Amino acid sequence: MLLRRALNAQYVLLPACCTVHRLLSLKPLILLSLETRTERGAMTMYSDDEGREEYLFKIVVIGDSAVGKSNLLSRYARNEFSANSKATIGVEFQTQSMDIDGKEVKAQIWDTAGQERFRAVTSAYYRGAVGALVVYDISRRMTFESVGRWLDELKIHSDTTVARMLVGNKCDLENIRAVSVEEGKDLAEAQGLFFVETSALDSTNVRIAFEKVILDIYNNVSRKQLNSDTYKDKLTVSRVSLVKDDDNTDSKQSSGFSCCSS
Ligand SMILES: Nc1nc2c(ncn2[C@@H]2O[C@H](COP(=O)(O)OP(=O)(O)OP(=O)(O)O)[C@@H](O)[C@H]2O)c(=O)[nH]1
Repeated sequence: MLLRRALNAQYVLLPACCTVHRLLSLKPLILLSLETRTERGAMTMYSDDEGREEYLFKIVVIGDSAVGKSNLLSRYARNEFSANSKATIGVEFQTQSMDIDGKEVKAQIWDTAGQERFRAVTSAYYRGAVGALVVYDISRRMTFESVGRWLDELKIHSDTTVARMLVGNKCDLENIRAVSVEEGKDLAEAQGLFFVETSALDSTNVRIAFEKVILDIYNNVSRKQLNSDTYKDKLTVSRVSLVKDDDNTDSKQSSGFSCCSS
């Protein structure tokens, strides 16, 4: 219950370097007292009042500035999109719940600034993460070329078992596409990532992008539990279907690849 209460607690941190004027023109920042909470919170299994198993997974969203990280999260968590969203400063997070195998799975999804100068402490952002969405903008090649750097940073600050999804966002901008679907797929395959193209603007594949990662983490945890004596008799893992977007569902999703265009 302590953990549940902690989840709802959010704290504000304003980087000392920012002037009031600058702050007024930027996205509101929510930073949490992450230290102990996320270290213990990520991939934690606990029981609710009825003894039902629950899980908490920390997932981070990374990528260059303005690729659409904040809008992907707001589309997934609140079905909201902002055409004029400002650069993030610091960190914000949302918690989303899913029911898998009758268990409550909570994903605490963290979004930080793509711009180095607006980011909070990098190691704290990654600490305890068990999943990551690495986002680029399909209409800006430079953001695709930065993916390697983001993957390196992820590698330095987190466990190698982190579930990773490469996300080519803004696939509604087909007319100014600068990165092909094939290039996205190839990079994902080479790096052992899932891949999906999304549009936070029109909702294409947004739900799939987050829930594929959540499901992968859950399946990994379940496998570990099945292999341990403690859980051998307790857990029966059945196949779980991804919750599909209302429209724009792509049949290729089962392979881990899902794109706006073929
Ligand atoms: N056309 C289109 N525009 C998008 C999409 N997603 C985000 N945008 C726009 O891209 C701009 C940047 O979006 P953000 O969500 O703020 O990007 P971010 O990656 O969080 O940026 P930082 O906070 O600077 O790291 C905004 O003007 C959004 O409206 C999308 O899927 N399609």
